[in-house]
This record gives sequence, structure tokens and C-alpha cells, in this order.
Amino acid sequence: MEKYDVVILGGGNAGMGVTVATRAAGLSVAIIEPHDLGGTCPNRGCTPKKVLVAAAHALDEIGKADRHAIIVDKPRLDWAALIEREKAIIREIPSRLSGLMARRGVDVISGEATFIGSNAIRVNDRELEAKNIVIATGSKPRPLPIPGAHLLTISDDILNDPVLPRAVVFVGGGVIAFELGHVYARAGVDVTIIEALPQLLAGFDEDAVGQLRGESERLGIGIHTKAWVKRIDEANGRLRVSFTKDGIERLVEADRVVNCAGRVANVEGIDLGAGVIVHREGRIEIDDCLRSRSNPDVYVCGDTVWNSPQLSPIATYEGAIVGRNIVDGPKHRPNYTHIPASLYTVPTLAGVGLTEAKAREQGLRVKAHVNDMKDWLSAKTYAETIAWSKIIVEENTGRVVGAHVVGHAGEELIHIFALAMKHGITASQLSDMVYCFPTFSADIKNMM
Ligand SMILES: Cc1cc2nc3c(=O)[nH]c(=O)nc-3n(C[C@H](O)[C@H](O)[C@H](O)COP(=O)(O)OP(=O)(O)OC[C@H]3O[C@@H](n4cnc5c(N)ncnc54)[C@H](O)[C@@H]3O)c2cc1C
Ligand SMILES: NC(=O)c1ccc[n+]([C@@H]2O[C@H](COP(=O)([O-])OP(=O)(O)OC[C@H]3O[C@@H](n4cnc5c(N)ncnc54)[C@H](O)[C@@H]3O)[C@@H](O)[C@H]2O)c1
Repeated sequence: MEKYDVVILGGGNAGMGVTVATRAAGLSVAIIEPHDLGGTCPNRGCTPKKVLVAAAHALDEIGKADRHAIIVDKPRLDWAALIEREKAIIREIPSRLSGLMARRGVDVISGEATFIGSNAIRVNDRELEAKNIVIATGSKPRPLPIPGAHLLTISDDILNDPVLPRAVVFVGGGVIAFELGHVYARAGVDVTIIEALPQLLAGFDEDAVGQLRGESERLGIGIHTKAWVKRIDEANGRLRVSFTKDGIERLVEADRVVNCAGRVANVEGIDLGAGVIVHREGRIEIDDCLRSRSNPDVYVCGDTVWNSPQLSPIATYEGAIVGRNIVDGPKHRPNYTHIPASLYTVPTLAGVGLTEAKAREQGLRVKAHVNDMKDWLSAKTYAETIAWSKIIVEENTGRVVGAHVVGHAGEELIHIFALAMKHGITASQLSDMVYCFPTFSADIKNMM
């Protein structure tokens, strides 16, 4: 059996994050990856998705040209060329990462790993033994147990599909449905989102989501909440989705039906039992240091962790923590409190910290400063169709405990709030700052 100090299953953000501290400490490290290094984020997630979102932004700007007294013809989007552009932008990433791993002194093994013991792994015909094993195998779409589920596509397919469909149904009203739905809607596709729960985009502030829902409907996206998809059938070369809402059965036809009902840990094929790793339906039981409760030599990070947000910077962050725990012993714990998140719709929805509901649930005495900023000079200058913020400030301390922005460069502004929250900068100190003018950031002074 070949021996390593550390064997990592999965070469995504999380897995590669583990290699920094472990290699700096001189440990021998192997990373096992069956597909492209980089995993989901650069190859079939954040980066290719953002290329499509950037095109949607351009279409939005062109659509507003007349507000700047510019006369333009109706734009024509070459979807196949856009998908080519997306692929060209990400093409080099796996080989660049392979170079990085080589320079760092990590052995990259191509193949699918399975546990064959508490400290042992099989990959192809090789058997590896390690003091520490890290599970960083990411996530996959939650299987939907409905008749016709085999007709569903997933986000990977959309990002590779050179044919622009006429109509698309997204099952699930979460982040992927909204981001890809906005891209498609801007490209002229008929978009429907079907969400089982009463609320969309769980985790974001409800009022902010309400603003985005209004804007999405204005774009022509059909949204159904409290709606249950019953089945999917083929009908005359198209797909027919049957769902119930308010007790009434409804039908919608589309060319693609996309499973956006959340993602679950990708651990089915790795034989957790052989690794003595206790889990409940793929949810691995871990302690505060991201270590398996039943096998202390095994760590988990990234999307495979069942109870932390499935975001690429969080995967990297957790990977780095696991690396440090392997080197220093299990004493580093992740803290997710001040990590911002952005939904890349057009306009974006960005948030950090507590939602208003969560702040009140925790019994904090807070003031929620809600601003419709559409009439503010900066929003008017850029002809924003939506510009909205809610800043939640604790009354007795002046601490910002949550910030939520729709439009208005929120995906950039949110970092100023995150930094303030992390380092205890109060709302009045944020207002005292001298900002460049005129900028969206300068509006922070008037947001609370
Ligand atoms: C469409 C889409 C858009 C997204 N957009 C964003 C965004 O804008 N911002 C953001 O922060 N997050 C975004 N995310 C989420 C983000 O991509 C993930 O949170 C992140 O990539 C998770 O990293 P990871 O390393 O945990 O998993 P992954 O990157 O999925 O890596 C896991 C790796 O494990 C490998 N693997 C699987 N099984 C085995 C095995 N048996 N042995 C060895 N290796 C194995 C896989 O091949 C894979 O490469 C998006 C996700 C999707 C699907
Ligand atoms: N901008 C970003 O940071 C970004 C972008 C894309 C994806 N991601 C990550 O990818 C993960 C997966 O995204 P997602 O959009 O698939 O999941 P999600 O968790 O955001 O949303 C899934 C939605 O589907 C609903 N749902 C579940 N079962 C259903 C059913 N049978 N019928 C109808 N609705 C159903 C859920 O109630 C939920 O609202 C997210 O957790 C997110 O962290 C992040």
C-alpha cells in the first residue's frame, strides 16, 4: 500500500484549499479527482455562469440605452457564440490548476476514490494509506422522485447547450433557478419557476426577495410558490409539466425542465461504511472542527458539509481550516457570521449577516433602515429599474448586524458592510467615512 500523510478526495475549491497548509508544513499530499481540477465553481458553476450573467447585464444596459438618449436597434443575441465565449474563458483553468498543484508538490491522481478502510482508499488499481483523509467530493442535484424525472436537465447541461430553448421550467425557486432564469429571460426565453415552499430563495431577507420577485415578474418570469410538480411527460416533441397549486392541477409546456431543487452531498459511491464514517442519508456527522465524529482521522469540507452554505469561497475557507487542523491538531473552527452572499440576477441581490426576521427571532433590539433608492441621484444616473437596501442596526451598540441590497452594485457594496461587521465598525463610523463622489458606495452614508 502507498503511504501519504494526507489523501484528499475531490479536486475542487475545498480539496485544493486543504493543500495550502498541509504542503507548507511539508506533509506528503495526494489529491484524487476523476474529472477536471477545480471542480464545480470554475468548470460548471460560478465562472461559466457569470459569463452568461455578464451578457445579460449587457442586454439590460442596451435595453436602457434610450434613457441615456442613445438610439440603438433591437439587439440580437448569438446564443451558440455566447456559449463558445463561456467555454473559451474557462478552457485553460484545469491545466493552470494542475500546474499550481505540481508547483505546490501535490500528487494529483486521476480517478474515482472509495474507502477500503478507516485510513485507506482505493483509486483505480492503487491502494493508498493515509494518516488523514479528507472528503471534498462536492454536491450533486437532489434527485426528484417524480414520474418523468429522467426528462429533467441540470445546470451543467444549460451551461453547455448551444441551442437557446423557447421555454424553460425550473423546478425549485432557489439561486440557480433565479440566476439562469434571469439570463434566459433577458435572452427572450419564456421562463417559469415552480417552488414548493411559500418563500423563494430561503436564507435571503424576505423583503429583499420580494423586491427581486417583483423585478423578475416585470421581466416576464412566471413564478409559482406553494406549487408541487407531479409529473413530467413528453408531448409533441416538447415537455409538459403537471403541477398543483391552490388545489388545482395546472400544466405548462417547455423545451427544457431543469432540476434546481437543491444539491446534496456527493458521497454515494465512496463507501462511507468502509471508512467507519457515520452519516444520515449522506449527511456526515462532524464536530465543530469539520472532523468525522466516528472516524477522527477523516475531515469533511466544502459542499459535502451538510450544514454550511454551499458557496465556493466557503469551500475554499473550510478546506483551509481542515488543512490547518491536520497540521496543528483539531482546534480551528469555521465562523460563517460575516460571510456575504450574492445572487447574480440582473439586478443582483446581495446580503450579509442577519435577515430582519432572524435578528428579531434572536431577540435583538434592532432598527431596520429600509431605503427605496430609485430616486437617488446615483440610481437615476444609471437608470436603475430597482435600487433597494435594508440595513439592520442594533439600537444600543450601533453595530450593523445585517445588510441587504438589491441592484445598486450591491454585490460590491456588500463587502464594505461585511468588513464593518467583522471588525466592529459601527453604522455611524461607516457614515463618517469620506467616500469618492459620485459613487454607489457614497450612498452608504445615507442608507442608515
Ligand atoms: C450552476 C452553479 C452556479 C454556482 N455559482 C456560484 C457562485 O456564483 N458563487 C458561489 O460562491 N458558489 C456558486 N456555486 C456553488 C459552488 O460552485 C460550490 O459551492 C463549490 O464549487 C463547491 O466546491 P467543493 O470543492 O466543495 O466541490 P466541487 O467543486 O464540486 O468539487 C468536488 C470534486 O470532487 C470530485 N469527486 C467526486 N466524487 C469523487 C470521488 N469518488 N473521488 C474523488 N473525487 C471525487 C468531483 O469530480 C469534483 O471535482 C454554484 C454552483 C452551481 C452548480
Ligand atoms: N450565487 C451563488 O452563490 C450561487 C449560485 C448558484 C448556486 N449556488 C449554490 O448551489 C446550491 C444549489 O442551488 P439550488 O438553486 O439548486 O438550490 P437552493 O437550495 O438555492 O434552492 C432549492 C429550492 O428548491 C425548492 N424545492 C425543493 N424540492 C422541490 C420540489 N420538489 N418542487 C419544487 N421546489 C422544490 C426548495 O424549497 C428551494 O427553495 C445552493 O445552495 C447555492 O449555495 C450558489
